[in-house]
Amino acid sequence: MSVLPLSKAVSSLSDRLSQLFDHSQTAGILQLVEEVSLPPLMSWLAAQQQFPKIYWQGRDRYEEVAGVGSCLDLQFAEAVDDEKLLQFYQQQRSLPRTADVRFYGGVAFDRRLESWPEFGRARFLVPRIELRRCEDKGLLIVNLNLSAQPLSEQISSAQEALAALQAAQPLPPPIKTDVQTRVDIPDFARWSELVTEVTSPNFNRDTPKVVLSRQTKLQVAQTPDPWTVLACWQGRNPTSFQFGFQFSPERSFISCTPERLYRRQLNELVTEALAGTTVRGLTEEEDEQLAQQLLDDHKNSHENQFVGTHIESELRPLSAQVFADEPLKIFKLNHIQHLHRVIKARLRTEVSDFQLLQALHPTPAVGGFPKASALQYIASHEGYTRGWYAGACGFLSSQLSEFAVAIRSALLEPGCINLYAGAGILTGSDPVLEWQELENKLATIMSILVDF
Ligand SMILES: C=C(O[C@@H]1C=C(C(=O)O)C=C[C@H]1O)C(=O)O
Ligand SMILES: [Mg+2]
Repeated sequence: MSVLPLSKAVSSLSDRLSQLFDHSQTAGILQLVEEVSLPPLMSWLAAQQQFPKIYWQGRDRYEEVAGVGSCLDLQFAEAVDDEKLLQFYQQQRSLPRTADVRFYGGVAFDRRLESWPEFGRARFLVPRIELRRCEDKGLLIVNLNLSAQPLSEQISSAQEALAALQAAQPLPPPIKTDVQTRVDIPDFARWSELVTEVTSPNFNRDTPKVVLSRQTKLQVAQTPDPWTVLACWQGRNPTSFQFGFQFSPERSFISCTPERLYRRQLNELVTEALAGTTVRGLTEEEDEQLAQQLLDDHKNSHENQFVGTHIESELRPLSAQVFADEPLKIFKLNHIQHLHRVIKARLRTEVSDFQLLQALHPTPAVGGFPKASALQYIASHEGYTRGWYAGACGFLSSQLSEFAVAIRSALLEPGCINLYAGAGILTGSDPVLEWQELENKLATIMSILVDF
């Protein structure tokens, strides 16, 4: 079969929809797929005028997805307890659908707290239209939600969405933003107080690690296009995950994060401890030296160990086997490098993604240890709403699910760019050095946005 260009595949799918009168499936998600030769997905997404828009590229780069519109959109704006989330999850899981139907979305860092407008505490959607690149294969996918409306109505909505698609346009070169003011919450004085408190023996005894973070609010004359920014970020850190959610034209959340929460293929799980940080060297020799110092450093190894030990203990009751004997390695990014240890597990057959999210997120890489007291401290001391920063974002499907930890991320709003960075605070943390670590974590996105 020859592979169609996108415009031809769109007409072919539209024809197939017109012929789809009596389908045997009457509930759940019906998916129509055409193999297609894809345009660059970020350029295509930037040109679309339908919302929501979503983008996902896995760290291993064997798949990339852009989606517009939705045929199912589950929002949890108000308080949502895990019982409700579980109910929703089981309801969706029992709907008839093929293995390839995916729910894209995320959960906030702390879903007991108020989150951002539109994003809410958790939100998952099935896009109306998806373009997916799996290795070298391109797919155009249309999803119909037969549980929401009769088939005929879903067909017309899908045809409208197909007709409204725009051709991909080359992305403009990145525009440096004119930053009018910068505000950090907490500021350095408050940060120092918090680091001092968290490292004091009295506090430290019960809560040995808290990941404190900062919101950097940049007031800008014009908010840049999120997809242009994300495409640039992707160029600087191609071995990270890249994803974005734009539920309405006003607000978008983009991330270029190195950190995997987990990838599950049937019952095989891969996760990791990514924590402990230093900068990159200017020469290969200096870079290696810095990496070796990071591996040998007590505070940084300890920082990573909290994460690994916690993940292992959470996984043990859910798994037939946990493999946690991989060596500690270095994960290199454009401006910084991290300590990294891969952890694998063979899950017990009945374990669901919901249980995995509940058990693994937030790990001590972004929350702290023990989880409950660290989260409590963060909620009452940081002074701003984390929302989806350090949340879990990705997709769920029956055979394959993947979530990244939404760090190295930005929330773009009218006239304002919010950047986020955190650092693990434990015995041996110094307020000045940890503040510098926050700056190092922002260096790449800052260099994209701002002229120095
Ligand atoms: C919390 C963040 O990063 C986390 C903290 C790290 C550290 O303190 O060394 C390293 C990687 C992440 O686990 C962030 O980038 O915002
Ligand atoms: Mg650190």
